[in-house]
This record gives sequence, structure tokens and C-alpha cells, in this order.
Amino acid sequence: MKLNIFKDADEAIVAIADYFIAVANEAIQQNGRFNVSLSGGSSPKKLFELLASDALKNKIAWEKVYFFFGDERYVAHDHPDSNYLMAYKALFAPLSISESQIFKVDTGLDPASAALSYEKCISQHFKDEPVFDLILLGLGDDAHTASLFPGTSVLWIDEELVKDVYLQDKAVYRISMTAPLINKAKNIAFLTFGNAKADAIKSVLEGEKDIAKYPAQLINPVNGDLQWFIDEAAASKLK
Ligand SMILES: O=C1O[C@H](COP(=O)(O)O)[C@@H](O)[C@H](O)[C@H]1O
Repeated sequence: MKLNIFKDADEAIVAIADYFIAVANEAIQQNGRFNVSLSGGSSPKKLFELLASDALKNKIAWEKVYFFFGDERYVAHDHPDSNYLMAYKALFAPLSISESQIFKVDTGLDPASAALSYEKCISQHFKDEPVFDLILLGLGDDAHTASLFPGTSVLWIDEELVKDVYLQDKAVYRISMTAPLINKAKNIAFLTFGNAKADAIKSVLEGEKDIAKYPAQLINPVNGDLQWFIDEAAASKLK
């Protein structure tokens, strides 16, 4: 695991954008395509905007990139909470990414069927073992990642690749990649910043091992590379 700490969020975002470009180009050179899974929430928005900016947009052959989502909120695709909608506005629309390259969760189905259908969609795309070139992740203030939330049964799954998750306190469903799928990836990168994440980062990286409380501790690639891109505020409680 490599921990990269930057002065502020902007520096962390520039660094992870360079890393994203390097991983994408290596995958395209080796296999002719780049399979990436995006994170949601608020943290990656500026990263997506930077990748789509005039300064960086020509650094990747975007027609060779296939986009997936590590998790999705169980809402329509035009709902403000949708992870797809955020990525669409910040990345896909500015880069005119073809619909055929975007694999979104079908939230028109019931949650369990949406999870099953996304798992099938991933399996069909990869044909063989689903090994992403890069999985981007965020970290919630409660140490969740993707939609692997504290205390949920999805944390103990070892077969399924994608699962529906019910969040009792919020009374909402999410659809999430499971840890076994995430941990197959060649590269996994967390992007997280700000004071509000300091306790969660401390618990995940330096706390007692307690997956039920700190689900991001589940992330440990089998053969791949794991990197964290965080700012000094988020790192402020680390030893
Ligand atoms: O709900 C979610 O939260 C996490 C963290 O998001 P952030 O806005 O606090 O950075 C995110 O990684 C996940 O994809 C999202 O659905």
C-alpha cells in the first residue's frame, strides 16, 4: 500500500489525475482498452472535471475506455443523488463518451435484480475473470467505501460480485461492488480529503482490525496495487 499525502485537495486531485492517465495509457498499450470503475459522492467530481479539461482531455484515447461504477444509489439516473449523473455531467458529457462505453446500474429494476443484472453485465464484458485495470474509491466519514457500510451483511459476502445493500438508518437501498470483486483489480486508488475524513482514515489505516466498524479495511488487492491520495487535513490524525 502506498500512502500519498498532499498539501490540499487540489494537489491530491492533480496527482490522482496523473496517476489515472498513467494507468489508463498502460492498460490501453497492453490490452487495447482500459476498464475503470468510478467512485461516487462528492470527492471525485473535481477529478472528473480535471480529466475532461482542455489541459488533460487529449492525454487518453477515451474511445478505448469502459466505465463502470463501484456503487450506485438506488435512484433514477437523473436524480441529484445518482453517481451516474455526477459522472455524466463532469466527465461523460464534456468528453462526448459514447453510451456503449458506459455501464450503469439499472435502477429501474428492484434492488436485488439491479445487483444481479450489474453482475451479469460485468461478467459479460470481461468474459473471463473480472479484473478491472483501476477501481477508484472514496471513503465515507463512517469508514464506508463503495456502498460497503458498517454493520451491513454485504461485508461478509465472498461469492457475489455485486450486491444490493439496505441502509436501515437512511431507509434506502444502494447497489455495490463487493470486496472480493474490488480486490481482484490491478489497481485500486482511494481519493479522500478534508478534516471530516481524518477519524475514518485513522481508523482504517491505523485502528484495530474491525471490518464491521471500518469496512474500508476490507480493501486489500489480491495481486494489485493499492494507493491512497489524501490531503494533510485528512492525514492529520495519522501517526
Ligand atoms: O456514498 C458514497 O460515499 C462514498 C464517499 O463519498 P464522499 O463524497 O464522502 O467522498 C463514495 O465513495 C461512494 O461512491 C458514494 O456512493
